[in-house]
Amino acid sequence: MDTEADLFYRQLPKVELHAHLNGSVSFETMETLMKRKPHLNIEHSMTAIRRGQRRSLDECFQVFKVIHQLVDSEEDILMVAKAVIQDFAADGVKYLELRSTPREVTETGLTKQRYIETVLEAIRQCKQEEVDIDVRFLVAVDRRHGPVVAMETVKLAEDFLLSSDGVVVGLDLSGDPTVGHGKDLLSALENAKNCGLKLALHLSEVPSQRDESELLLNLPPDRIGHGTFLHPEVGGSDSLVDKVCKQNIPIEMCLTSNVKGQTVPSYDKHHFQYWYKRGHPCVLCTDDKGVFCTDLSQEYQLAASTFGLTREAVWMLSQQAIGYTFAPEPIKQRLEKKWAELKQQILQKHFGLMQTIADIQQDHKMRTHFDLMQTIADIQQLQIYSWVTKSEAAEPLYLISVLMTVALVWQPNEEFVFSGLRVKAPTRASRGQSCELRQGSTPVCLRELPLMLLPPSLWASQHKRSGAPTATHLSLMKIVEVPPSGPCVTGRDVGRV
Ligand SMILES: CC(C)=CCNc1ncnc2c1ncn2[C@@H]1O[C@H](COP(=O)(O)O)[C@@H](O)[C@H]1O
Repeated sequence: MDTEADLFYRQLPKVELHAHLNGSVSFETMETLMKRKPHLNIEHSMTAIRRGQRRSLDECFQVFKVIHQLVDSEEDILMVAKAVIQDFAADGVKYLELRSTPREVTETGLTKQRYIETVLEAIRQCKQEEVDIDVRFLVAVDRRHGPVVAMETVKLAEDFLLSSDGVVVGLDLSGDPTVGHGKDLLSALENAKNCGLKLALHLSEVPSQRDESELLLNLPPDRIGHGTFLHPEVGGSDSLVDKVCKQNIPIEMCLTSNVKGQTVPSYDKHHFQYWYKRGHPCVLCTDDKGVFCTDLSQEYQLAASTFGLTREAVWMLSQQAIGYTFAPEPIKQRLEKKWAELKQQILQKHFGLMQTIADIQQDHKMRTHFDLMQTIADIQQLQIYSWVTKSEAAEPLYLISVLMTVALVWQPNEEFVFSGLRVKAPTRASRGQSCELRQGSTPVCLRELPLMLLPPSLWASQHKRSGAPTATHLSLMKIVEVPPSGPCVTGRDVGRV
């Protein structure tokens, strides 16, 4: 069963900017392809790297060769592209930049031109069928195929940039990073840039690419794929980091892909941490969701749990990605609007949780309290702070109930940090019992606390008082210190002092 967290990450509107078409094919679509071509004797273990499994980079690239055998005609490409777009939409992705390497297959009559046209047809059909997602396309250059093919691919991409009504927006450089050198592809990439194609380049995916990255960063690219080995501690250099920072180039981060492909030893060692902490533009992506058995919701959830991101921070992360898309300005504005609308809805849904506060009091599992605290703390931290500082702007709606939840969990008199507020627990607090919580000088009982969930207007009528609850009511849980800079965001938001 889905947990509340699963639901939140799925509902979170997301932007996917690094997804290779043939790496993104789901288990179900793969099944259909395998049935279509039983003579190939391809099994799922050959097309996907399951949970807990790791492969070498070379083994990962072998997987694509297998998938390419299954997807080798216009019919396959149409089916696969449509299914991939629908999968992303079902996962809450509202804007997708799909990338793929045009291929020709003599046996099926597939040409590179038709390859791209077919992907564009899939995008068109999804739009016509009102799939709730905006899809753009990046034409991919496979570095293994060398400079001549790269130049031809750029030409093709340029033609589609002009004729696809804004769907083709850029060029991707990908393929086995241990093969070839970027200097041989520089002219093709320069041509692409000059004709208005945006550049999303796989850069420093392996340690041996330092010189190549130095060179390609001079273009400069509009986004970086992976950038795993840019930092000097892992074989990159200060100069690389400086260039990326000075030019503020967003980095596409693919956690599961990097861990399963063993370029990063574990999730907690992922370079996302370094760049994110620096405040550098980062966007979470799936890379090859089919091959690595993941989806974008899972990647956000993983990043949040590994690096202690609050829900508010997660929201910001997904929203900021809008700015890193290659979409024209009006589309970006439309997406911003969508995010603003959905934020309202999703917040309300989470606030709705608090209406069941009585149920929570019945619940004996401490875990529930923690989950609830996390949810509320993430969403409400700004409001909590502004209430404490008596700002008119925020509704005090949930603070007391949150604190009550804390009261149920913490020991009497214990001090803890809650959303950056140093708080002292009440002398005695236990489920459903009258306790020594005080509202001003009047003792209150926990059962009364849900009343304080009310917005100021109702509070006034219920309590026959005017105005919103003030800081006095916080004496329920003594606030020892409010940081002047606002709530600090710590790992899980709630921690012991
Ligand atoms: C192997 C591994 C850890 C993969 C993750 N990192 C990647 N690095 C470079 N190129 C990639 C990666 N994943 C997919 N690709 C490229 O995308 C292709 C598959 O998608 P498509 O056929 O272009 O639609 C692969 O053949 C490869 O050229």
